This record gives sequence, C-alpha cells and structure tokens, in this order.
Amino acid sequence: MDIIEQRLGVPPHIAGPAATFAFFAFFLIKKMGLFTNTNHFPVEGKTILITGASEGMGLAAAILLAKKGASLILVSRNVGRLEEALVKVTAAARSPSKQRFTYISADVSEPNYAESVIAQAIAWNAGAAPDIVWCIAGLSSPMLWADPANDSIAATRRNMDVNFFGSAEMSRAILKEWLAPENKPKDTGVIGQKPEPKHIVFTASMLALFAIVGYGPYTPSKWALRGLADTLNMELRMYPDHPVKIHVVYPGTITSPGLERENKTKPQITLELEKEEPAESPETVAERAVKGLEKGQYNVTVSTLGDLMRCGILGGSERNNWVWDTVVGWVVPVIYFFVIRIMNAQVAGWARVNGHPHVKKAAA
Ligand SMILES: NC(=O)C1=CN([C@@H]2O[C@H](COP(=O)(O)OP(=O)(O)OC[C@H]3O[C@@H](n4cnc5c(N)ncnc54)[C@H](OP(=O)(O)O)[C@@H]3O)[C@@H](O)[C@H]2O)C=CC1
Ligand SMILES: CCCCCCCCCCCCCCCC(=O)[C@@H](N)CO
Repeated sequence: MDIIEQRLGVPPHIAGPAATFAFFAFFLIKKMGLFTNTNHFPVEGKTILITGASEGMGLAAAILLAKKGASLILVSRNVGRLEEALVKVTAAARSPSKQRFTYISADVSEPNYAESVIAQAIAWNAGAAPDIVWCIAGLSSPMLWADPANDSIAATRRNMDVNFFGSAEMSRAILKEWLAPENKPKDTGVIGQKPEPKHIVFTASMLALFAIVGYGPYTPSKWALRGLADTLNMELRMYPDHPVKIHVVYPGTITSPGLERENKTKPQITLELEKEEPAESPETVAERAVKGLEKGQYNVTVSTLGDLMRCGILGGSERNNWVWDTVVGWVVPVIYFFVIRIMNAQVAGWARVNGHPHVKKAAA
C-alpha cells in the first residue's frame, strides 16, 4: 500500500475502494457488451427483404448486405428502377453461387399490401419466410403547417400511409408468419442455446428524437414508428420460443434522390436549422446503421448528435447500454437548456427579417 501511495500519490483508504469500484464497473460494463464484439446481426446465408430498396439508403443497404453474403428481396413501386437496382445488388454479391436476388413491385401505402408481398417472398424462397425485414421506404413533404397555401393535412395522411402504415403492415404480416406456432424455429441442438433471432428494422429519422419547424406532415409518422417499436419490443417477450428482435434506425440528412425531391418544397428556415447536422451519403448511413445492428443496438443512431438526442429521450425505450445511456441522458438536458433557446431565437429571428411567413415576397 505504501508503494501505491508513493507511486500514485493516492492514500490507501481511497485507492482501495476506488479499485473495487473500478473492478465492478468494469464487469458491469463488460456484461453489457462494451468490450465484446459478438455480431448480433449476422446476415451471411440469410434472406433479407428491404422496402424502398431501389434508391437512396434502401439501395445502399441492399448492396452492403449483398456484400456481406445475404440473399435479398427488393421491394418498391417502379419496376424500371427495381431492375436497375437488382443488377447493382447482384453484382455486389459475396458468393454469387450461394446468394439469390429478386424484386417485388408493391406500393407500401396500399392497405393490406404486405400479406401479398410476404406470400410472394415465401414462394420465391422455397417456402421459407425472410429472416430479416428492413422497412426503409419513406417520403417527406416539408412545409409550414399553418400556411393556407399548403394542404398540410393531405400531406400528413400521405406521409402516415407510406412511412408509418407501410412499416406497420409489413411488421404485422411478417410477425404473423414468424410467430405462428407451427413455425417454431428448430432447436440448435446445444442445451441452453436459443435459435438465432429474426429481425425487424424500422427506419425513422433524427426528427423522431428532436422535431424542428417545417416537418409537420413527416415527423409524426416517424414518432409513431417509435411507439409501435417499443410496443412490439415488449409484446415479443410473449413468444420466448420464437425469438425476434426489433430495431429503429434514426438517420440524419441523407444525400438521396428523396432529399432532392423534398428540398423543392422545404421552407428556408428548415434548411437553415438542419444544417447543424451534416448530410451523409446513403452508403455511409447504411454502413453506420448496420454497424449499430451488429452491436445489437435497439435504437440505432448514425451520428454523435443523433446519439445524444437518443439518450435525451429514452423514456421507456430499451437501452443500448444502461451505463452509457443513463449518464449521457443526464447531460443532454443541460445541452438542451442552451440549444432550444438558440434554435427558437433563430426561428423568431427569421420572421423578424423575412416578415410574415404566409405573405410571399415578390421576386427581387
Ligand atoms: N433523405 C433524408 O434526408 C432522410 C431520410 N430518412 C428516411 O430514410 C428512408 C430512406 O430515405 P431516402 O434514402 O431519402 O429515400 P429515397 O426517397 O431516395 O428512396 C425511397 C425509396 O422508397 C421507395 N418508395 C417510396 N414510396 C414508396 C411506396 N409508396 N411504396 C413502395 N416503395 C416506395 C422508392 O421507390 P419507388 O418510388 O419506385 O416506389 C425508393 O426505392 C426513408 O424512410 C426516409 O423517410 C430519414 C432521415 C433523413
Ligand atoms: C444535443 C442536441 C443538439 C440539437 C441540435 C439540433 C439540430 C437539428 C438537426 C435536425 C436534423 C434532421 C435530419 C433528418 C432529416 C429528415 O428526416 C428529412 N430530410 C426527411 O427526409
């Protein structure tokens, strides 16, 4: 002990408890998987169905998962774009002889679309349901909610139909398959070892963690996905013999064809505020999302700001890591004390300079 005091300048009555605390903290954190790198999202040899897979983040995710050895079913509406996507995804295959690729054209906003998509997927996949379903199809119609020039309610219904119901129906159709008593996965043969879980991944947005002006029709559809995911995450405990994991991904701005479309109607103030989070390519977002899934995360963010926002709004959601999420969750309100003030002032400042938002200024 004298040596400890001499070397570190720490008296033994502090060094002792500190070492004990560090020892237990290490094991607590270790148990939570911080130092292990088990892949919780193995895709090699698996069949994955992705909606919104013909463009943007969905296409990037499909290519990445093909590179990792998965077979893929691409779902979206436009057949021409699906054909092009299929060529790219097929070319990315890791072991072309073992992987298979196809597409199904479907509109995820159509009531009951998912049952038929899953039936087609099963028929193509020799009678087996896909192992993983990732809902990425989505759209955004940014606008000022109260501007009489905008039909924000019609836009909200459309956003809900594609972003929320498109994912909600898919989750129900695939869960009905996975959870059917007759579809109980085979035993692994190893005592105490459960079969590998299936996965449903929803794609929300950072806006489901922090809402900003201009996304009125869109943001609620992404918050709704969180509500559904948390509900399913609890409901699935009722099926211990049919392991299924739920995840939600929260991208920031993605430089996709979708972004180009939405920017045509995006209010100027919205463009200014969202500059705080740098835009990323679809490939980067897909890669970071898959990394989070591989770590076994429930709510998956793809940037530091996104992760702060996640910890700032955990509520009853599953934690990725109890220690990290809790401690960061204490700090974020302090940051918000300043950030919310600054952002609200920026919005008020915009109106001071530009006048009433509904009165369109004549072109200069
Ligand atoms: N871009 C961004 O800045 C952000 C996007 N997100 C979310 O990430 C996801 C991907 O976005 P992004 O990469 O921009 O997407 P894109 O708009 O670039 O691509 C959308 C894809 O979804 C398909 N799709 C759209 N509507 C439907 C429909 N009704 N039925 C079936 N398929 C449909 C499209 O194909 P087709 O038109 O042929 O059907 C296309 O494959 C979306 O859920 C989006 O809300 C989240 C945060 C930021
Ligand atoms: C710790 C807290 C700091 C808070 C800073 C706030 C910055 C706000 C950034 C919002 C970025 C929104 C990106 C998602 C865009 C999106 O989903 C659409 N493009 C849809 O397609």
